[in-house]
Amino acid sequence: MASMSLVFIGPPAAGKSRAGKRIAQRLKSSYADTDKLFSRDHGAIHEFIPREGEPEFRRLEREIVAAALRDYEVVSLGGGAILDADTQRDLERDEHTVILLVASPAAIEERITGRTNRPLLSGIDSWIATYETRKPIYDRLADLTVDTSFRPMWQVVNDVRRYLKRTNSPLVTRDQGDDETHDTPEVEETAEQ
Ligand SMILES: Nc1ncnc2c1ncn2[C@@H]1O[C@H](COP(=O)(O)OP(=O)(O)OP(=O)(O)O)[C@@H](O)[C@H]1O
Ligand SMILES: O=C(O)C1=C[C@@H](O)[C@@H](O)[C@H](O)C1
Ligand SMILES: [Mg+2]
Repeated sequence: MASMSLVFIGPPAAGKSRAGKRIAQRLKSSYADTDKLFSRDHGAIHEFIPREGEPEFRRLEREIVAAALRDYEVVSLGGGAILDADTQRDLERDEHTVILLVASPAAIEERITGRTNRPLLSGIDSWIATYETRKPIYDRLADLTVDTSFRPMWQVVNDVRRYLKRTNSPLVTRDQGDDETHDTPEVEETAEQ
């Protein structure tokens, strides 16, 4: 049972999964990606939503998010998980440190071009519209906002680690290391959604 969690929120392709996994390794913490938990339990999201509809996806996603926030120290949420009112209430609680990852449309466009596994995202125009609609919620819930546009992941990781140190987060006690200075090659994550 995690007594406090570090939670990554933000629009699609902002880097929540990559950053969350990397920081959890660094902090030697347990880690969950709610999109991955969903697809493990219910099948691929890009097949589930067209078949069952978004409301059913959101209902099941909420169950997964509630359990993940209870059970894991570092959690990357699906991009739209913050739409749920109970999840918003959970994230407002002090024991959760909420990191909002954002990126510019130009950076996102480069990341999503040629991908077909994001059911609610047909291109950069729909990404911008989705982000604009959700921005007030993302901003309200965030304790720290990090822009990941055209920045290597190691810099993003360092920004978050510095914030945890500055705020005396209990999560940081196992992180005795220096700043990261390079990225390590990693397996592409997004195809598993
Ligand atoms: N800082 C970055 N620089 C370049 N590419 C990045 C960066 N961060 C993430 N990416 C790439 O962008 C894509 C999306 O990253 P990731 O899956 O971590 O985002 P996400 O916020 O979890 O997205 P989703 O909403 O789909 O879960 C991946 O292909 C990843 O390799
Ligand atoms: O932004 C969204 O609404 C979504 C983002 C993804 O992480 C998945 O949770 C799903 O594709 C929905
Ligand atoms: Mg993700």
